[in-house]
Amino acid sequence: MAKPVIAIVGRPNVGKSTIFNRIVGERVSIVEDIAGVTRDRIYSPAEWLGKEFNVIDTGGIDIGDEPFLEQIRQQAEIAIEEADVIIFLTSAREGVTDADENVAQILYRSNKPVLLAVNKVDNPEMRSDIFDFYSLGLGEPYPVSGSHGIGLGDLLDAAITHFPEEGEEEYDDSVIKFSLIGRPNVGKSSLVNAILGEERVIVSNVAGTTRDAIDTSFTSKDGEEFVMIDTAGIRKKGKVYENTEKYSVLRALRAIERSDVVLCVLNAEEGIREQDKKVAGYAHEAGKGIIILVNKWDAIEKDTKTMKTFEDNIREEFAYLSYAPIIYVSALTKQRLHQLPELISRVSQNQRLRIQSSTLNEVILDAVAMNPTPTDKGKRLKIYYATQVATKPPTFVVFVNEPEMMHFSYARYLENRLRDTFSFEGTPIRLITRRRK
Ligand SMILES: Nc1nc2c(ncn2[C@@H]2O[C@H](COP(=O)(O)OP(=O)(O)OP(=O)(O)O)[C@@H](O)[C@H]2O)c(=O)[nH]1
Ligand SMILES: Nc1nc2c(ncn2[C@@H]2O[C@H](COP(=O)(O)OP(=O)(O)OP(=O)(O)O)[C@@H](O)[C@H]2O)c(=O)[nH]1
Repeated sequence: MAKPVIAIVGRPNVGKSTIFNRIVGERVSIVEDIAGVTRDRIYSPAEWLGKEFNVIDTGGIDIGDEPFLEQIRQQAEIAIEEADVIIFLTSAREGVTDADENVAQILYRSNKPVLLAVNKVDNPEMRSDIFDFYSLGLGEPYPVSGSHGIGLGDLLDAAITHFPEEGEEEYDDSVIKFSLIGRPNVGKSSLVNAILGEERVIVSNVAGTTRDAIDTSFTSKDGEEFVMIDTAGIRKKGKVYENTEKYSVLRALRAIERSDVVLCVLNAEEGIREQDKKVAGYAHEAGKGIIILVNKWDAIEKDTKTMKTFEDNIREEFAYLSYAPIIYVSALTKQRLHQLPELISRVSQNQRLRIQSSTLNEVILDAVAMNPTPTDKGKRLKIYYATQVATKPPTFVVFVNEPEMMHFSYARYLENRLRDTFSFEGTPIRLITRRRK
């Protein structure tokens, strides 16, 4: 099941990003920083009362040079299209404005649940200011204060009651779901067609999914079942905002969410850009299998060092993706495309790998014997036991005496030892350090 989505809409300056940050909380990790994901956050995972969801700050989606009202209108439409629940944010400081009424009109016509929130209610005396907002015709207003973190609990309590029922999984777990992600013009559509053509596959159905995505199911020559997750923007053209960069990133993030394996497509003719790193960083964070595709390999001049130079550059730019295989392909000449289904399948298997505790602990014991754990003030980090707690991605809990002593570099060393021993090619793995009770 794709996670439910909450979108925040509202005119500029009502406090959308402040509320967004409050809802998301400080879940900033080192990796997010490396990937530049934090730098402009419009989309982030979040959690309330054990329910996981994603939040979109539509205010962060740059619509371009459209007039002010047109921008808000398009942002509201994106919210309607993308979200399961919409938080319509207004501000008690300014009261009900014409722009608010405009947004209300658009939301009113959608059949998505809308929660009307009035921000900047910083103290109890201001609570009476919210009554004017009943006039927007969207029911009871929720008073909140982004700056003070007030009222968000009630708002989120209400929001999660509107999440869709958890239904059946969209696809059987044995089916490998993947998507192609990349900037405009890297050749995604050409690759999609070439892959389907190359495999002489049967496009068996166009699955109607929760949010009108169009996925393609096919069976490879080896008899393996795949679903190519729609990266809208490929097929769903027409909307004005469709071409804005941030919206295309948003759609990419949504496709990543639903995929087991993400093919990050680069263009051999161009360098690596910030957007590539952001999207790949998100896939890494989300624990997805990752393969880097360098497309248009036919179009560049090559000598014996070209591939090595590309690889070095990619390894440097995507330092945190050292586990991701790189494949040099051409949608035009179909070079190496026949290798893709098997590679995707292998990465997907690795992402689902389960290691027996006994084997795991032998490897860790060996690793510690070869390179002793760090010490601090005469005390040594002791590793008692490790166990795998999840797959997709493989996640391990390591029980120790002092979790703070598990330095990044030592965790990285253990990860590398696990990678040397087991086949985790293409999948992130997670090590969680816990104090043994
Ligand atoms: N008094 C008060 N000010 C707030 C509150 N929440 C946000 N603000 C202020 O309102 C201003 C706008 O906040 P943002 O979160 O940037 O608003 P936004 O809606 O994301 O604005 P755009 O990015 O222009 O769409 C900032 O100066 C915030 O400090 C609040 O609860 N109380
Ligand atoms: N030489 C060469 N050209 C390619 C290759 N793959 C795609 N192209 C060309 O690159 C251009 C963009 O290809 P598309 O498949 O439309 O790219 P896209 O990533 O789907 O682009 P958007 O739909 O804008 O996101 C087209 O002119 C293609 O013919 C390739 O492997 N080699």
